[in-house]
Amino acid sequence: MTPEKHQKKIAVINDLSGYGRCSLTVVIPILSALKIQCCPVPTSILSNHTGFPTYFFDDYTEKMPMYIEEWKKLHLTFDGIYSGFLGSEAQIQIVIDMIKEFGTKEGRVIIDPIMGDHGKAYQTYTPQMCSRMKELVGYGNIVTPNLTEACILTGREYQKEGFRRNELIQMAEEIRELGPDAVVITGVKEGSFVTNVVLEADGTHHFIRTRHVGNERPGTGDVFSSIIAAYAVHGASLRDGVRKAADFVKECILKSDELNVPVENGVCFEELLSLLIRHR
Ligand SMILES: Nc1ncnc2c1ncn2[C@@H]1O[C@H](COP(=O)(O)OP(=O)(O)O)[C@@H](O)[C@H]1O
Ligand SMILES: Cc1ncc(COP(=O)(O)O)c(C=O)c1O
Repeated sequence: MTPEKHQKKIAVINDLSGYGRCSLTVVIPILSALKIQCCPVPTSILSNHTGFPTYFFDDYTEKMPMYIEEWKKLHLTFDGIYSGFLGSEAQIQIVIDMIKEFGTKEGRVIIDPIMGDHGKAYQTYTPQMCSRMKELVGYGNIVTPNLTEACILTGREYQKEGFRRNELIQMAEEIRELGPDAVVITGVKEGSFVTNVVLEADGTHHFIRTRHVGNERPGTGDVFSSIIAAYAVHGASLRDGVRKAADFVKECILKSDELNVPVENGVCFEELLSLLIRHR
């Protein structure tokens, strides 16, 4: 059989929230715009994300092994594995097992260790889950914690703006000691800027700054990490991926404010997908 002229594929382990633009409803279109086939493994199904006053939530943990088992029978292969919001310790183990089963030397593993924000772990995140997450992070090629998650992973007290740059590098290095090749600490406020602290596989570091704009909105982390995952799988440099992701999120927030999109509805990235369209 003639081999498929290779279009890239990423297996994405994340929840499906029907309303509010986050997780899979963000990841699928962004990977598609970047010419990547998105292959979702749903961790849970929600009517809408948890930032709304009410929601329906259906945990998919028990079904995930059966779902993945079929992929094994079909001998599917992926160029990347990307994990996002995980709702239980069992799901963290399922992702580790998936990486062992489907991971390859050439494939990229991107872990967004979603555990908390604004200095606090999410209520659903038990100390056991935080410690299992440290293990999962060790399987990543690239990990993208926000500042809160970087503090949890390195056992530091959270400070909104107090960390000096050398301490931020130190944090990224401590995360790298858990096993990943490269680390991006996102959402570091520096005056009127937001900085991404990038520690590359070769040990070099960069601070990629963007003007801080508008309101905090749900789903920006998913937009950001999806672009990082796509760029990594395409073989682009991490620096280019971070620059593109940071610029795109900023533009999405500006557009959402311009169109008066309610904050809980996330960012109206659909308006700007053309900025991502990748030409070969
Ligand atoms: N208000 C903002 N203005 C400009 N860029 C932003 C803003 N919010 C997020 N970003 C960009 O998106 C990235 C990811 O956002 P962040 O809030 O850290 O993600 P998470 O949702 O995982 O906490 C940031 O590092 C930054 O580059
Ligand atoms: C179930 C679920 N997944 C994903 C998200 C989005 O997370 P983030 O803002 O970190 O991208 C939310 C936000 O409320 C959520 O409730």
